[in-house]
Amino acid sequence: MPMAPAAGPEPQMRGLDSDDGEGASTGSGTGHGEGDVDDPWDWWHQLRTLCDFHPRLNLALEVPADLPGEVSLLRWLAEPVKAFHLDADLFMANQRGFPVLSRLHQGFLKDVMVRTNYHFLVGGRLDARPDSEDTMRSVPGSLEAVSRHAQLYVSYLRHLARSIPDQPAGDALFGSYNEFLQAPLQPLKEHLDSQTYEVFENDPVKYQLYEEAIYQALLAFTRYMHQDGRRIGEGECVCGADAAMAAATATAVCQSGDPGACTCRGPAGHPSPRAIQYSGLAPGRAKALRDRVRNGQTHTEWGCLGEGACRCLEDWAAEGPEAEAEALETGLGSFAGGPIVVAVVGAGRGPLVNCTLQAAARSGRAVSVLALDKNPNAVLTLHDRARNEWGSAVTVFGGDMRDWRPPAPVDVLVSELLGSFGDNELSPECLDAAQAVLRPDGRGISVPACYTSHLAPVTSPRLHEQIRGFAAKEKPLDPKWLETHYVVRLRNTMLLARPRAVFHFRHPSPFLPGGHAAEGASGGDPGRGPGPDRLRRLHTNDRHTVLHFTSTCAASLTGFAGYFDCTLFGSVHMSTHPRTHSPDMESWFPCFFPLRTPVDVRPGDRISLQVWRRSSATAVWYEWALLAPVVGQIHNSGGRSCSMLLASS
Ligand SMILES: C[S@@+](CC[C@H](N)C(=O)[O-])C[C@H]1O[C@@H](n2cnc3c(N)ncnc32)[C@H](O)[C@@H]1O
Repeated sequence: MPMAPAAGPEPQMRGLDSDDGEGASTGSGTGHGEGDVDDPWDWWHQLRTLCDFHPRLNLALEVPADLPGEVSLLRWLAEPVKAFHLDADLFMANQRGFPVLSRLHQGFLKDVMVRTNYHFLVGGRLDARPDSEDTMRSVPGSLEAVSRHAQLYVSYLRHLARSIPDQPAGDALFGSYNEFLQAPLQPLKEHLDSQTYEVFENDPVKYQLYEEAIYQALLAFTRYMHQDGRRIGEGECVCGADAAMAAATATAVCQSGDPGACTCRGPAGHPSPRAIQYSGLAPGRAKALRDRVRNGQTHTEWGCLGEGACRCLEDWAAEGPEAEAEALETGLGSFAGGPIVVAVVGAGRGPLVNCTLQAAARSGRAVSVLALDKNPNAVLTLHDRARNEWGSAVTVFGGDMRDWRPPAPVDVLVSELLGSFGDNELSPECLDAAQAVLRPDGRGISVPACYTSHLAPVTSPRLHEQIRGFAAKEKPLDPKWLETHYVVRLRNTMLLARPRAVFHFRHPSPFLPGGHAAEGASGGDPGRGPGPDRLRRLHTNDRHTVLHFTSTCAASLTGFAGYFDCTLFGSVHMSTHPRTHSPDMESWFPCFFPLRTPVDVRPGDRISLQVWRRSSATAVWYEWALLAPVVGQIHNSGGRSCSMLLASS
């Protein structure tokens, strides 16, 4: 099959960046309209539609002298292409008489070679090139001569493949998963095996992002406490005085330079060395500051150290010299008030516990880590690591986070329960229940803080054929496979429009115990806003929305690709969305929501999709239905084909 008309227009591509929102106009004629068979893709599309998308109908594409543009290429690569055919006429002879391709064709072939394992066929008059030293030794036109010439083309194509720069690590490791449909994990319903945890742990990017987010959360938590004028941890000075804040954060500088004229609240004077020990500074810094104070300095570049400004001093004095000695020895370790309590829920084999300990070391904050998982095998590993690696900073628990009662209120709740579509591993349901362990004053933090799913219309007849193959294995044909969502590494699937946001979730939920609004409501004052029961009723994780897209080209719409982006905490984002994808992160492949029947779309066509997230007492599921360009049936109605179970094994 030729890839492009002999001389014809490239299929029109409205850029994915252009405004493809509501009110977009319908596309102009491009030579790819109904019944127009100038474009070889249209011939092919008609043929395979007549053959009812038969799985044994595959393509060999002829590489033209005038190469197709990007749209044509992407659209072809989404088709079941098995081979590329190169005519000998495309080759030129180099100075030594060997056949070589133009730079443009070299680039084109390299581009397709990295995508998947295609066959390359060379045909035509192989011995028409000027003879090289090698081929001159055989009789022109003989079988031997043709075979020697053919060898030169093969060698050249091999050389081209070898000259491709090293593939990104992800492609090298996961290339075999390209366009390979997998059932999404259900870590709540099933216990993950060790191999699956190992795959997670092999992607350093996710854990780097988590460590940074936990680091920011520890700093933010300390700041909240300062703002509240409360004492936290071992003597984090939370008197509210500018000076104490300046000392703790090392950001402000006392303007006065004179203790008597100090604008900080409270009388200036000599701060206690302990006040500095407990001020939230990293141990090394605290020591330097303490030494200066011992030498009688009351003002430093970190600000005024007005002793009287610090209410905590009374507590410290009450604790006596032993506590002081212990605290001085352990840095910011174990003073009354305790370290920041971080719970890692769904800890698996413990990588997020490591992230927490590293973040704590970086931030100079003392932490007590509670690590919980419901998978008994993972819990064994956690115990082993606590004994041999982490020591007393980590306490391990087995059980379901939804009914867990930790020994102390939790300040920071860390979890990674995200699926390829964000909420599809039931992170919202698990974290809503787990947030009850957060401190009751509404200051508790969740990492992740929020996440959003996204969908984009795609063409991938290959995926459609694969799914039809699953369905056809069962007699009578089982339609459930045609309305199930999958996980798949999409490399040869073409997006027909930019992804649009679908469902958003935030943690802790303001409507539930442990959330910010719940704090005010939990007092039970009927005159001051809704009580906790009403807030609970206001809360739901069911959602529905209608999304509108505008198709960028003529194609067979076969389904929708799903992504997510997530704010872990503060400025730390983690994303699989094509535009904001976290570089080199491979922990999640996209999702794919198929259409039972592919729908033809043309450039500029409106594509509208209605999507629901629904639940019962036992399960959560998605439903989806096409509303335009044609109205289609509701897929997975009532969760009949695919749902995520809420019961834990
Ligand atoms: C996607 S894995 C993440 C594991 C680990 N945190 C990591 O990043 O490698 C999710 C983990 O959460 C656990 N999990 C899921 N739902 C849970 C629940 N309701 N209670 C406790 N653990 C749960 C699973 O057993 C699994 O170990």
